[in-house]
Amino acid sequence: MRPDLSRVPGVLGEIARKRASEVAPYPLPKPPSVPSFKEALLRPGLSVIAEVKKQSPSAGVIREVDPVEAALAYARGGARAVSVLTEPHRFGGSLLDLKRVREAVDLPLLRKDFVVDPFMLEEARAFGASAALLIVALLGELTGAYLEEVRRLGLEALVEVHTERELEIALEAGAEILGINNRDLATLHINLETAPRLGRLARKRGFGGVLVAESGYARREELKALEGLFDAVLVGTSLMRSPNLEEALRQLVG
Ligand SMILES: O=C(O)c1ccccc1NCC(=O)[C@H](O)[C@H](O)COP(=O)(O)O
Repeated sequence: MRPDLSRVPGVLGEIARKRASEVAPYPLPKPPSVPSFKEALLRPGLSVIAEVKKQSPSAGVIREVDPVEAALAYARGGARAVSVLTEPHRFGGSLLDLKRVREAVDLPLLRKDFVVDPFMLEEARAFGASAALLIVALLGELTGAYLEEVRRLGLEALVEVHTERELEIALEAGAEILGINNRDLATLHINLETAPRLGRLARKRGFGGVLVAESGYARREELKALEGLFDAVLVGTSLMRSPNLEEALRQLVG
């Protein structure tokens, strides 16, 4: 059950094909009990998913940081969940980062990686994630099958879209937590109009689940503009660039 990655363009295709070449099943430890991702995002007010992001294709090296220290600062600053990048080549992440953060903070964790094989979902569960990212641009019509595997494993999924077609696929697949990425993952271009435009469309199509706006957020007024439509926002780079992660998150949330 692997998506055809041969035609996925740009940076996204390059990263995903590399990750697909590395998946190697191995015996997994028993999953820890983890807090609910969805419940955390539905708490009153706009919830922040704060991302531990050391580097990225668009920003290069962002911050040399211990993921545990970053996650603890995010927890003190009011994050409702923490996104932990586990992609090693372009983001400097690892499953060990996820495991160490799980042992340090009592918040729901999102495994942020380029899931291109069901075994990566078992890894997410075994290393302590509450949820895993499913990128519709990678999985396409397999999104529904991957969602079934997520549920079989007792995980939750953030199903990520960037276009109307991807939104249709996500809704048809039964996504309960829908992420709308302002960033085109193939070209890295960011347009902050994408999330509100597709968020309104999702609600118009009857989507009653959790809406998450992703990428490009740096100022409190940008988050205020999301209130009323979005339940949560995912922020990485602007926080990781701040001298004090806890203070930066408090200022962002207001
Ligand atoms: O961030 C990148 O450069 C990137 C490149 C290719 C694929 C994915 C990428 N980022 C993943 C994300 O969507 C962001 O890490 C996340 O939404 C946070 O965005 P930001 O606050 O802009 O760091």
